[in-house]
Amino acid sequence: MTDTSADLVILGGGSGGYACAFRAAELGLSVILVEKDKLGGTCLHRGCIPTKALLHAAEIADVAREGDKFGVKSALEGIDIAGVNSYKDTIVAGLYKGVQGLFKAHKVTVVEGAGTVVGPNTVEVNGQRYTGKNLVLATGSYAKSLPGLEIGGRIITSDQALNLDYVPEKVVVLGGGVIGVEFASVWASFGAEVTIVEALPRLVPAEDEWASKQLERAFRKRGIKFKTGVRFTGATQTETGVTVSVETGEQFEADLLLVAVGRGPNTAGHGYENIGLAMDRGFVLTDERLRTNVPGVYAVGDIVPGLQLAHRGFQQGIFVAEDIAGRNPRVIDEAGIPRVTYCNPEVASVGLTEAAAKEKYGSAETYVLSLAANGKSQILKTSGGVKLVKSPEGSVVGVTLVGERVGELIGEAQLIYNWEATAEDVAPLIHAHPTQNEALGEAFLALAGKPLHVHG
Ligand SMILES: Cc1cc2nc3c(=O)[nH]c(=O)nc-3n(C[C@H](O)[C@H](O)[C@H](O)COP(=O)(O)OP(=O)(O)OC[C@H]3O[C@@H](n4cnc5c(N)ncnc54)[C@H](O)[C@@H]3O)c2cc1C
Ligand SMILES: NC(=O)c1ccc[n+]([C@@H]2O[C@H](COP(=O)([O-])OP(=O)(O)OC[C@H]3O[C@@H](n4cnc5c(N)ncnc54)[C@H](O)[C@@H]3O)[C@@H](O)[C@H]2O)c1
Repeated sequence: MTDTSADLVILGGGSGGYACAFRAAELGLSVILVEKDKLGGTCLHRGCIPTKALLHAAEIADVAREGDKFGVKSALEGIDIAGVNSYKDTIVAGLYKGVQGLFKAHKVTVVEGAGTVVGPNTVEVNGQRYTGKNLVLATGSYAKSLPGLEIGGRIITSDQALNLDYVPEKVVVLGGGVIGVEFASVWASFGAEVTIVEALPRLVPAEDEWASKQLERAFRKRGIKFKTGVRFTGATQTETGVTVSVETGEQFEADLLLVAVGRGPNTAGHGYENIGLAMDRGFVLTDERLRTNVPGVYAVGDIVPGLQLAHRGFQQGIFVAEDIAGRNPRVIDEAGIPRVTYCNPEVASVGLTEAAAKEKYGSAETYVLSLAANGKSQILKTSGGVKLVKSPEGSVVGVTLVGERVGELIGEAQLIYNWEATAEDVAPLIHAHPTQNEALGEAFLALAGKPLHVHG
């Protein structure tokens, strides 16, 4: 017999919901979690994990194709898409098993089905009511489209793009944000002709302008086309293709149109209105402690305005569990959440962009170190760099990296930002040679006035 009351009832078993469930259970609280689909949510089944598996397969394709850059005779014979999908699906299946095991290990009661909020602390699933001393809303997000642009056939979102059983020859990607550039990168590596259409003046427009320039240069070299500062006006599809029109009058023919224009909060139809929850354009409004306007009701993850990232959801879930358990956790600094775009080359950042720092502090000092000064990056034949942003008070308030594999370097940058370190704090700390990580160390040496492998 399933329990029908608990300390916490959580609606949604994605990154935010399950992290909250596990931490609450660790703190001795009883938890009921309601999930209508698969535990693990978007990130595990339709997001982070499958896309990164595709990106890794894409990297292998590039390595095979470019062996002679390193004196190795190799050639890319082709992409076995069934093999790629099977590799990706095996990774997802393994992690899914792991997550299910963690639910059991934490003794979280899982209720399968779509939940509806019917009272401030009550969720109904298949006619059964579940009551919590606290309710945590974690229903995630969905891929948005544009008015008049219907998803179906050759017009797809990331949900369908992850499970294609062929490599398209020509693709138009609508939206040069994170999803857009990641899929553009995969398809280009797999041999497709890719054109990105982005309404704002640059690719990855949420990043520092310097990073956009670096990425655009690298994409140009890779033959990935892009039109920035251009609005989409329409798409028509036939049996054999799709024609995409933009406001300049230009038209693009393709096999597929990937719509990657952002993700909307999945908050409609779950009874949120039944409890008078304060919302804005579908997002659930919370205070900095993730409390909604309804006492005892919290929200975490993509339904809360701000970054839509799995690790933000994890930390918000942990935060709420600790808050409910009376642990008084420290409020999360949204700018301190690292952001990584895993295209080739990668873009990784934490803290403020130069523009945001100037807006916040009136002025900001910056330093850019090119990866041309970094031995390991030369060995890998990758270009890019490290950009540091320093506040007038002296602490480093922003770090942005561009280059192959730099996503793995953001961990150190994240500590530097969140511990409010100065360049002088970091400069004496030793970075192993030759690593790409050393580029970060050398950028800090230079910012502290002691440049090593840089001219001038
Ligand atoms: C293609 C793609 C790639 C991504 N890559 C990355 C990445 O590399 N790194 C990163 O940090 N983030 C990435 N993200 C974002 C990341 O997936 C999300 O930020 C994260 O999944 C949000 O977690 P969440 O718990 O808020 O929601 P979700 O993971 O969406 O979970 C919500 C859950 O709630 C369930 N649910 C909804 N309504 C109900 C209901 N009424 N009753 C019961 N259950 C319900 C859903 O079935 C779902 O399982 C990516 C997203 C996409 C789409
Ligand atoms: N590596 C990661 O961490 C990762 C990977 C994938 C997705 N995600 C998350 O998923 C969310 C959704 O990703 P996304 O790429 O769909 O959203 P996004 O907000 O990153 O990018 C959407 C882009 O579409 C553009 N756009 C909007 N309307 C347009 C129009 N009419 N014509 C042309 N361009 C238009 C926007 O200017 C923007 O650059 C992101 O917030 C991201 O955090 C994260």
